[in-house]
Amino acid sequence: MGQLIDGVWHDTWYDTKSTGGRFKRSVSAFRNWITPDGTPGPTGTGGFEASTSRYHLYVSLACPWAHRTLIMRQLKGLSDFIPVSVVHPLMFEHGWTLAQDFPGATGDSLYQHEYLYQLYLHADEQYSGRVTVPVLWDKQNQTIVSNESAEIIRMFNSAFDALGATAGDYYPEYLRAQIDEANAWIYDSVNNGVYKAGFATSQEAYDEAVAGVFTALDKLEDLLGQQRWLVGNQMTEADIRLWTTLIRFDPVYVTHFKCDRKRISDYPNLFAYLRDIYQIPGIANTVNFDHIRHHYFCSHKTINPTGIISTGPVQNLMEPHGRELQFPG
Ligand SMILES: N[C@@H](CCC(=O)N[C@@H](CS)C(=O)NCC(=O)O)C(=O)O
Repeated sequence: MGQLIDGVWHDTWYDTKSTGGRFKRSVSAFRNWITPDGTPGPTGTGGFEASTSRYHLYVSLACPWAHRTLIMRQLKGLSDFIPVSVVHPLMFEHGWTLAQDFPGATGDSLYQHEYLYQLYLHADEQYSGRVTVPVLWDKQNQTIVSNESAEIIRMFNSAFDALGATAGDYYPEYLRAQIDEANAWIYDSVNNGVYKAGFATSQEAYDEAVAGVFTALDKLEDLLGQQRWLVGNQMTEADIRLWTTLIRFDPVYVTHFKCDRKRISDYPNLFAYLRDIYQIPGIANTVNFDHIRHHYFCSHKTINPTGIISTGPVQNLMEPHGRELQFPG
Protein backbone atom coordinates (compact mmCIF):
# COMPACT_ATOMS: atom_id res chain seq x y z
CA MET A 1 0.00 0.00 0.00
CA GLY A 2 1.46 3.36 -0.95
CA GLN A 3 1.46 6.02 -3.60
CA LEU A 4 3.56 7.75 -6.23
CA ILE A 5 4.80 11.28 -5.62
CA ASP A 6 6.44 12.98 -8.63
CA GLY A 7 7.16 9.58 -10.10
CA VAL A 8 8.67 8.09 -6.92
CA TRP A 9 6.99 5.28 -4.97
CA HIS A 10 6.33 5.90 -1.24
CA ASP A 11 5.07 3.18 1.07
CA THR A 12 2.35 4.89 3.14
CA TRP A 13 -1.04 3.76 4.50
CA TYR A 14 -4.17 5.95 4.16
CA ASP A 15 -3.95 9.18 6.12
CA THR A 16 -6.99 9.52 8.41
CA LYS A 17 -5.35 11.93 10.89
CA SER A 18 -6.42 15.08 9.11
CA THR A 19 -10.04 13.90 8.79
CA GLY A 20 -10.96 12.90 12.37
CA GLY A 21 -10.37 9.19 11.75
CA ARG A 22 -12.44 9.22 8.57
CA PHE A 23 -11.35 7.39 5.41
CA LYS A 24 -11.57 9.57 2.30
CA ARG A 25 -11.19 7.91 -1.11
CA SER A 26 -9.18 9.99 -3.58
CA VAL A 27 -10.42 10.95 -7.00
CA SER A 28 -9.15 8.94 -9.99
CA ALA A 29 -6.58 10.72 -12.18
CA PHE A 30 -6.92 9.35 -15.73
CA ARG A 31 -10.33 10.26 -17.12
CA ASN A 32 -10.31 9.77 -20.89
CA TRP A 33 -13.04 7.89 -22.74
CA ILE A 34 -13.11 5.31 -25.50
CA THR A 35 -15.79 6.45 -27.94
CA PRO A 36 -17.02 4.91 -31.23
CA ASP A 37 -15.23 7.56 -33.33
CA GLY A 38 -12.47 8.74 -30.98
CA THR A 39 -14.09 12.07 -30.12
CA PRO A 40 -13.61 13.14 -26.48
CA GLY A 41 -16.06 11.81 -23.89
CA PRO A 42 -17.53 13.82 -21.01
CA THR A 43 -14.03 14.27 -19.52
CA GLY A 44 -10.44 13.98 -20.73
CA THR A 45 -9.08 14.22 -24.25
CA GLY A 46 -10.05 12.50 -27.50
CA GLY A 47 -8.12 10.01 -29.60
CA PHE A 48 -9.33 6.78 -28.02
CA GLU A 49 -11.37 5.22 -30.77
CA ALA A 50 -13.14 1.93 -30.10
CA SER A 51 -11.20 -1.01 -31.53
CA THR A 52 -11.26 -4.77 -31.20
CA SER A 53 -7.53 -5.04 -30.51
CA ARG A 54 -6.19 -1.85 -28.95
CA TYR A 55 -7.20 -1.97 -25.29
CA HIS A 56 -6.27 -4.03 -22.24
CA LEU A 57 -7.67 -4.14 -18.72
CA TYR A 58 -5.73 -4.54 -15.47
CA VAL A 59 -7.84 -5.71 -12.54
CA SER A 60 -7.76 -7.25 -9.12
CA LEU A 61 -10.30 -10.03 -8.64
CA ALA A 62 -10.55 -8.89 -5.02
CA CYS A 63 -11.53 -5.32 -5.77
CA PRO A 64 -15.23 -4.40 -5.95
CA TRP A 65 -14.53 -1.45 -8.28
CA ALA A 66 -12.53 -3.57 -10.73
CA HIS A 67 -15.20 -6.26 -10.46
CA ARG A 68 -17.74 -3.88 -12.01
CA THR A 69 -15.63 -3.69 -15.16
CA LEU A 70 -15.29 -7.49 -15.37
CA ILE A 71 -19.05 -7.90 -15.13
CA MET A 72 -19.79 -5.32 -17.82
CA ARG A 73 -17.07 -6.83 -20.04
CA GLN A 74 -18.77 -10.21 -19.60
CA LEU A 75 -22.33 -8.98 -20.19
CA LYS A 76 -21.31 -7.05 -23.29
CA GLY A 77 -19.27 -9.92 -24.74
CA LEU A 78 -16.02 -7.93 -24.82
CA SER A 79 -13.68 -10.67 -23.61
CA ASP A 80 -12.06 -11.18 -27.02
CA PHE A 81 -11.67 -7.45 -27.60
CA ILE A 82 -10.26 -6.52 -24.21
CA PRO A 83 -7.88 -9.03 -22.62
CA VAL A 84 -7.31 -8.87 -18.88
CA SER A 85 -4.28 -8.99 -16.59
CA VAL A 86 -5.01 -9.94 -12.98
CA VAL A 87 -2.82 -8.62 -10.14
CA HIS A 88 -1.74 -10.73 -7.18
CA PRO A 89 -4.34 -10.58 -4.37
CA LEU A 90 -1.83 -9.55 -1.70
CA MET A 91 -0.93 -5.89 -1.58
CA PHE A 92 1.94 -4.81 0.66
CA GLU A 93 4.80 -2.30 0.54
CA HIS A 94 4.95 -2.14 -3.28
CA GLY A 95 1.18 -1.82 -3.70
CA TRP A 96 -0.45 -4.10 -6.25
CA THR A 97 2.03 -6.50 -7.83
CA LEU A 98 1.99 -8.59 -10.97
CA ALA A 99 3.55 -11.60 -9.26
CA GLN A 100 2.12 -14.89 -10.46
CA ASP A 101 2.52 -17.12 -7.40
CA PHE A 102 -1.20 -17.35 -6.67
CA PRO A 103 -3.76 -19.22 -8.79
CA GLY A 104 -5.48 -16.79 -11.14
CA ALA A 105 -2.81 -14.06 -10.87
CA THR A 106 -1.72 -13.65 -14.50
CA GLY A 107 1.30 -11.35 -14.38
CA ASP A 108 1.74 -8.57 -16.94
CA SER A 109 1.58 -10.14 -20.39
CA LEU A 110 2.11 -6.78 -22.12
CA TYR A 111 5.24 -5.38 -20.48
CA GLN A 112 6.24 -7.83 -17.75
CA HIS A 113 6.11 -5.08 -15.14
CA GLU A 114 6.64 -6.37 -11.61
CA TYR A 115 4.49 -3.74 -9.89
CA LEU A 116 1.36 -1.95 -11.01
CA TYR A 117 2.93 1.42 -10.16
CA GLN A 118 5.38 0.80 -13.03
CA LEU A 119 2.42 0.80 -15.41
CA TYR A 120 1.35 4.20 -14.07
CA LEU A 121 4.93 5.45 -14.59
CA HIS A 122 4.89 3.97 -18.09
CA ALA A 123 1.93 6.28 -18.80
CA ASP A 124 3.35 9.29 -16.94
CA GLU A 125 6.82 9.19 -15.46
CA GLN A 126 6.03 12.13 -13.15
CA TYR A 127 2.68 10.70 -11.92
CA SER A 128 1.58 11.63 -8.40
CA GLY A 129 -1.31 9.82 -6.75
CA ARG A 130 -2.61 6.44 -5.73
CA VAL A 131 -2.04 3.39 -7.86
CA THR A 132 -5.42 1.72 -8.11
CA VAL A 133 -7.24 -0.93 -10.10
CA PRO A 134 -9.00 -1.10 -12.48
CA VAL A 135 -6.77 0.38 -15.20
CA LEU A 136 -7.96 0.55 -18.80
CA TRP A 137 -4.82 0.62 -20.94
CA ASP A 138 -4.29 1.79 -24.51
CA LYS A 139 -1.62 -0.33 -26.22
CA GLN A 140 -1.36 2.04 -29.20
CA ASN A 141 -0.44 5.19 -27.27
CA GLN A 142 0.97 3.24 -24.31
CA THR A 143 -1.06 5.16 -21.80
CA ILE A 144 -3.92 4.86 -19.35
CA VAL A 145 -7.31 5.67 -20.84
CA SER A 146 -9.04 5.62 -17.47
CA ASN A 147 -8.63 4.36 -13.92
CA GLU A 148 -12.19 5.17 -12.90
CA SER A 149 -14.45 2.11 -12.89
CA ALA A 150 -17.69 4.12 -13.01
CA GLU A 151 -16.59 5.56 -16.36
CA ILE A 152 -14.99 2.37 -17.72
CA ILE A 153 -18.31 0.51 -17.37
CA ARG A 154 -20.09 3.22 -19.34
CA MET A 155 -17.53 2.90 -22.15
CA PHE A 156 -17.98 -0.87 -22.18
CA ASN A 157 -21.75 -0.42 -22.20
CA SER A 158 -21.88 1.40 -25.52
CA ALA A 159 -18.56 2.27 -27.23
CA PHE A 160 -18.04 -1.16 -28.81
CA ASP A 161 -21.60 -1.78 -29.99
CA ALA A 162 -20.86 -1.11 -33.67
CA LEU A 163 -17.89 -3.52 -33.52
CA GLY A 164 -19.99 -6.49 -32.44
CA ALA A 165 -20.47 -6.18 -28.68
CA THR A 166 -23.41 -8.12 -27.24
CA ALA A 167 -26.67 -6.17 -27.34
CA GLY A 168 -27.91 -4.68 -24.10
CA ASP A 169 -27.98 -1.18 -22.64
CA TYR A 170 -27.30 -0.96 -18.92
CA TYR A 171 -27.47 2.85 -18.87
CA PRO A 172 -30.51 3.57 -21.02
CA GLU A 173 -31.29 7.20 -21.73
CA TYR A 174 -34.78 7.12 -20.18
CA LEU A 175 -33.50 5.78 -16.83
CA ARG A 176 -30.31 7.83 -16.53
CA ALA A 177 -31.54 10.33 -13.95
CA GLN A 178 -32.83 7.54 -11.69
CA ILE A 179 -29.68 5.45 -12.16
CA ASP A 180 -27.45 8.43 -11.30
CA GLU A 181 -29.51 9.10 -8.19
CA ALA A 182 -29.36 5.47 -7.03
CA ASN A 183 -25.62 5.31 -7.74
CA ALA A 184 -24.95 8.40 -5.66
CA TRP A 185 -26.53 7.28 -2.39
CA ILE A 186 -25.51 3.64 -2.80
CA TYR A 187 -21.89 4.66 -3.46
CA ASP A 188 -21.70 6.80 -0.37
CA SER A 189 -23.54 4.54 2.05
CA VAL A 190 -22.84 1.02 0.77
CA ASN A 191 -19.96 0.71 -1.75
CA ASN A 192 -17.72 3.19 0.01
CA GLY A 193 -19.68 2.96 3.28
CA VAL A 194 -18.18 -0.43 4.16
CA TYR A 195 -14.67 0.99 3.60
CA LYS A 196 -15.47 4.03 5.73
CA ALA A 197 -16.55 1.67 8.52
CA GLY A 198 -13.60 -0.68 8.07
CA PHE A 199 -10.86 1.93 7.73
CA ALA A 200 -12.21 4.30 10.40
CA THR A 201 -9.65 5.07 13.09
CA SER A 202 -12.03 6.74 15.55
CA GLN A 203 -15.14 5.31 17.20
CA GLU A 204 -17.17 8.27 16.01
CA ALA A 205 -16.17 7.80 12.38
CA TYR A 206 -16.94 4.07 12.58
CA ASP A 207 -20.33 4.58 14.28
CA GLU A 208 -21.35 7.11 11.65
CA ALA A 209 -20.28 4.91 8.72
CA VAL A 210 -21.72 1.62 9.98
CA ALA A 211 -25.07 3.27 10.75
CA GLY A 212 -25.12 4.54 7.16
CA VAL A 213 -24.41 1.06 5.81
CA PHE A 214 -27.33 -0.57 7.63
CA THR A 215 -29.80 2.26 7.08
CA ALA A 216 -29.10 1.85 3.38
CA LEU A 217 -29.34 -1.95 3.44
CA ASP A 218 -32.70 -1.73 5.26
CA LYS A 219 -33.94 0.67 2.58
CA LEU A 220 -32.66 -1.61 -0.20
CA GLU A 221 -34.31 -4.63 1.41
CA ASP A 222 -37.61 -2.81 1.30
CA LEU A 223 -37.14 -1.61 -2.29
CA LEU A 224 -36.09 -5.03 -3.59
CA GLY A 225 -39.20 -6.53 -2.00
CA GLN A 226 -41.23 -4.38 -4.42
CA GLN A 227 -39.21 -4.67 -7.62
CA ARG A 228 -36.71 -7.05 -9.16
CA TRP A 229 -34.11 -4.41 -10.08
CA LEU A 230 -33.03 -1.16 -8.47
CA VAL A 231 -34.26 1.09 -11.26
CA GLY A 232 -37.02 0.48 -13.82
CA ASN A 233 -37.80 -3.11 -14.75
CA GLN A 234 -34.48 -4.11 -16.21
CA MET A 235 -31.01 -4.74 -14.87
CA THR A 236 -28.88 -1.58 -15.09
CA GLU A 237 -25.38 -0.47 -14.10
CA ALA A 238 -26.84 0.51 -10.71
CA ASP A 239 -27.42 -3.19 -9.99
CA ILE A 240 -23.90 -4.12 -11.07
CA ARG A 241 -22.43 -1.44 -8.82
CA LEU A 242 -24.44 -2.48 -5.77
CA TRP A 243 -23.87 -6.18 -6.37
CA THR A 244 -20.06 -6.17 -6.21
CA THR A 245 -20.35 -4.94 -2.62
CA LEU A 246 -23.13 -7.39 -1.70
CA ILE A 247 -21.16 -10.41 -2.93
CA ARG A 248 -18.25 -9.46 -0.63
CA PHE A 249 -20.41 -8.55 2.35
CA ASP A 250 -20.89 -11.83 4.23
CA PRO A 251 -17.52 -13.38 3.35
CA VAL A 252 -15.49 -10.26 4.23
CA TYR A 253 -17.16 -7.04 5.31
CA VAL A 254 -19.17 -8.52 8.19
CA THR A 255 -16.05 -9.49 10.12
CA HIS A 256 -13.11 -7.68 8.51
CA PHE A 257 -14.80 -4.26 8.22
CA LYS A 258 -16.95 -4.78 11.36
CA CYS A 259 -20.22 -4.43 9.41
CA ASP A 260 -21.76 -7.04 11.65
CA ARG A 261 -25.23 -5.89 12.62
CA LYS A 262 -26.68 -8.24 9.99
CA ARG A 263 -25.51 -10.39 7.11
CA ILE A 264 -26.93 -10.16 3.59
CA SER A 265 -28.26 -13.67 4.15
CA ASP A 266 -30.39 -12.22 7.00
CA TYR A 267 -32.22 -10.03 4.47
CA PRO A 268 -34.53 -12.26 2.37
CA ASN A 269 -34.93 -9.86 -0.56
CA LEU A 270 -31.30 -8.77 -0.71
CA PHE A 271 -30.10 -12.36 -0.51
CA ALA A 272 -32.47 -13.50 -3.30
CA TYR A 273 -31.33 -10.49 -5.41
CA LEU A 274 -27.70 -11.46 -4.77
CA ARG A 275 -28.43 -14.98 -6.06
CA ASP A 276 -30.47 -13.68 -9.00
CA ILE A 277 -27.49 -11.80 -10.40
CA TYR A 278 -24.98 -14.49 -9.40
CA GLN A 279 -26.95 -16.98 -11.50
CA ILE A 280 -26.91 -14.90 -14.71
CA PRO A 281 -24.74 -16.87 -17.17
CA GLY A 282 -21.09 -15.79 -16.97
CA ILE A 283 -21.36 -13.80 -13.74
CA ALA A 284 -20.25 -16.52 -11.30
CA ASN A 285 -17.03 -16.83 -13.32
CA THR A 286 -16.16 -13.23 -12.49
CA VAL A 287 -16.20 -14.03 -8.74
CA ASN A 288 -13.07 -15.40 -7.08
CA PHE A 289 -13.50 -15.78 -3.32
CA ASP A 290 -9.88 -16.89 -2.85
CA HIS A 291 -8.61 -13.58 -4.21
CA ILE A 292 -11.30 -11.66 -2.32
CA ARG A 293 -10.69 -13.23 1.09
CA HIS A 294 -6.88 -13.39 0.82
CA HIS A 295 -6.67 -9.79 -0.26
CA TYR A 296 -8.73 -8.21 2.48
CA PHE A 297 -7.76 -10.35 5.45
CA CYS A 298 -4.04 -10.49 4.62
CA SER A 299 -3.29 -7.11 3.02
CA HIS A 300 -4.83 -4.77 5.56
CA LYS A 301 -2.29 -5.16 8.35
CA THR A 302 -3.51 -2.08 10.21
CA ILE A 303 -6.91 -3.68 10.83
CA ASN A 304 -5.96 -7.38 10.84
CA PRO A 305 -2.31 -7.55 11.93
CA THR A 306 -2.19 -11.34 12.20
CA GLY A 307 -3.33 -11.78 8.61
CA ILE A 308 -5.57 -14.63 9.72
CA ILE A 309 -8.38 -15.35 7.28
CA SER A 310 -11.67 -16.00 9.07
CA THR A 311 -13.47 -19.27 8.49
CA GLY A 312 -16.23 -17.52 6.57
CA PRO A 313 -19.93 -18.24 6.12
CA VAL A 314 -21.53 -21.11 4.24
CA GLN A 315 -23.64 -19.63 1.46
CA ASN A 316 -25.48 -21.48 -1.28
CA LEU A 317 -25.50 -18.93 -4.09
CA MET A 318 -27.02 -21.43 -6.52
CA GLU A 319 -30.18 -21.91 -4.43
CA PRO A 320 -33.22 -20.90 -6.55
CA HIS A 321 -34.20 -17.26 -5.97
CA GLY A 322 -37.67 -17.18 -7.57
CA ARG A 323 -37.44 -13.47 -8.42
CA GLU A 324 -38.45 -13.97 -12.05
CA LEU A 325 -41.75 -15.45 -10.79
CA GLN A 326 -42.19 -12.85 -8.07
CA PHE A 327 -41.74 -10.02 -10.60
CA PRO A 328 -42.89 -11.33 -13.99
CA GLY A 329 -42.30 -9.16 -17.07
N1 LIG B 1 -12.64 5.30 -7.86
C1 LIG B 1 -11.84 4.17 -8.20
C2 LIG B 1 -11.42 3.43 -6.94
C3 LIG B 1 -10.57 2.24 -7.22
C4 LIG B 1 -9.88 1.72 -5.93
O1 LIG B 1 -9.87 2.42 -4.90
N2 LIG B 1 -9.31 0.51 -5.99
C5 LIG B 1 -8.63 -0.06 -4.84
C6 LIG B 1 -8.79 -1.56 -4.77
S1 LIG B 1 -10.31 -2.07 -4.09
C7 LIG B 1 -7.13 0.17 -4.98
O2 LIG B 1 -6.57 -0.12 -6.01
N3 LIG B 1 -6.52 0.66 -3.92
C8 LIG B 1 -5.09 0.85 -3.85
C9 LIG B 1 -4.74 2.12 -3.12
O3 LIG B 1 -5.63 2.88 -2.75
O4 LIG B 1 -3.55 2.34 -2.94
C10 LIG B 1 -12.64 3.29 -9.13
O5 LIG B 1 -13.83 3.06 -8.85
O6 LIG B 1 -12.10 2.85 -10.13
